[in-house]
Amino acid sequence: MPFPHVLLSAAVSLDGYLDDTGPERLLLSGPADFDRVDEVRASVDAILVGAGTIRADNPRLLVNSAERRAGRVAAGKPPYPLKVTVSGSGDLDPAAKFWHTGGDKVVYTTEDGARRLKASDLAADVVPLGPELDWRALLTHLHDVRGVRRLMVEGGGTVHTQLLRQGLADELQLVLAPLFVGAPDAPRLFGPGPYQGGRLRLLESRTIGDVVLMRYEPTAPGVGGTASAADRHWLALACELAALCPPSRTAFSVGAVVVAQDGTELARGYSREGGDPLAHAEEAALAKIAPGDPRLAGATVYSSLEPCAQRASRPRPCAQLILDAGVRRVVTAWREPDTFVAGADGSGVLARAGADVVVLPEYAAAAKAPNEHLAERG
Ligand SMILES: NC(=O)C1=CN([C@@H]2O[C@H](COP(=O)(O)OP(=O)(O)OC[C@H]3O[C@@H](n4cnc5c(N)ncnc54)[C@H](OP(=O)(O)O)[C@@H]3O)[C@@H](O)[C@H]2O)C=CC1
Ligand SMILES: Nc1c(N[C@@H]2O[C@H](COP(=O)(O)O)[C@@H](O)[C@H]2O)[nH]c(=O)[nH]c1=O
Repeated sequence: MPFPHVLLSAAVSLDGYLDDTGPERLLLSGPADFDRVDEVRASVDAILVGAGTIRADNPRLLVNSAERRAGRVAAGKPPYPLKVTVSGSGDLDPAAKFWHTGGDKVVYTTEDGARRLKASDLAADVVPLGPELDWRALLTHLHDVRGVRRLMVEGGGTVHTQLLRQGLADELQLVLAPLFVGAPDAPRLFGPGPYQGGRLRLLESRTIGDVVLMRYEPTAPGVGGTASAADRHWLALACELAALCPPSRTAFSVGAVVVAQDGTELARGYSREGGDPLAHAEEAALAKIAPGDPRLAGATVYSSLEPCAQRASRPRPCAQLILDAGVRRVVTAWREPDTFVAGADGSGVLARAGADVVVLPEYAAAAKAPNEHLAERG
């Protein structure tokens, strides 16, 4: 069930506000940063804002540069990205600029909201998602029905907070503007409540006029059988690690990463690491963590190939090493083919012991790539 790449975009004051309490939209970005925002808009398939932002800002959400629109058309895309909003109430003004400018429009709403919107004659596709608005259903619909691969979310705080907390944000592009708002009732970017425990990864920081852009990637694994955006990033890293393996004609090339619940990387490894011709990726990674480390119980093991279920050359297969380490969550890209062991079922070994196993087949091609030379074996 792939989702679009979800990019959260926002500008905040030094005291963490998205806006002031006045009737006009507060300009936190400067001209150069608004031009960067325009560039990001031109690069995406869809832009989403919450109904609160439509009511407060009356935005148009266009690609303003004619050259960028021409570039989109030359690439076979519509000149403007799809415009998306979410509303539970269905209380949306049909005269708002959102509906009368730019690309196609779609509103995701609840069954109650849809009843209200049907009567209001909006120039938009209205998609009810059930009694409540479910963000995973929304992202699946955008991906599968609307063909959206990159989604830019331009706020407001209510929307950003949910996407971040639910592990659905691939990236946060945050601009810090050198001014204070100082009004306790002004909207904040992220509201109070639970967030991932550890640190996000800083991907980039850049000065743009008098503001600073920071790009972050959330790092926290998903929970149980539900995948987070960070799960996909960690699994992509495991697939990259597989490319470091010394080549072999008699064993798979596999990469593995062990990540604590708060998003801290505990260890990584790859097959035959350190010159041991028999070493498996999960084994190499787990060997770097002190046995009994309390973080293992909440950790996730990412492995490009599912952990092995039986081994001739070692007393315990990797599925058992993972269980013995206390880990109860595994994310993998590729179920083991019968190349070396017929009917290996490491996922089954893990699941029968109560572990959650998440398979993300969209990474199977990356996991298989360093193993192409083994394909003719079966
Ligand atoms: N500085 C910046 O970069 C930006 C600043 N802003 C500022 O943010 C403020 C608006 O933020 P905010 O008030 O948080 O509004 P949002 O834009 O986040 O919209 C919130 C609304 O979206 C709908 N919604 C969101 N989640 C759900 C859900 N799970 N189920 C059903 N409906 C949902 C609801 O609409 P409904 O009420 O219809 O049910 C809700 O009231 C404005 O002041 C704006 O200027 C906005 C964007 C960027
Ligand atoms: N104020 C503010 C932002 N606000 C965002 O820009 C939207 C309006 O865009 P437009 O329709 O092009 O005028 C608005 O609804 C909100 O999503 N964005 C930023 O990068 N920096 C800023 O300082």
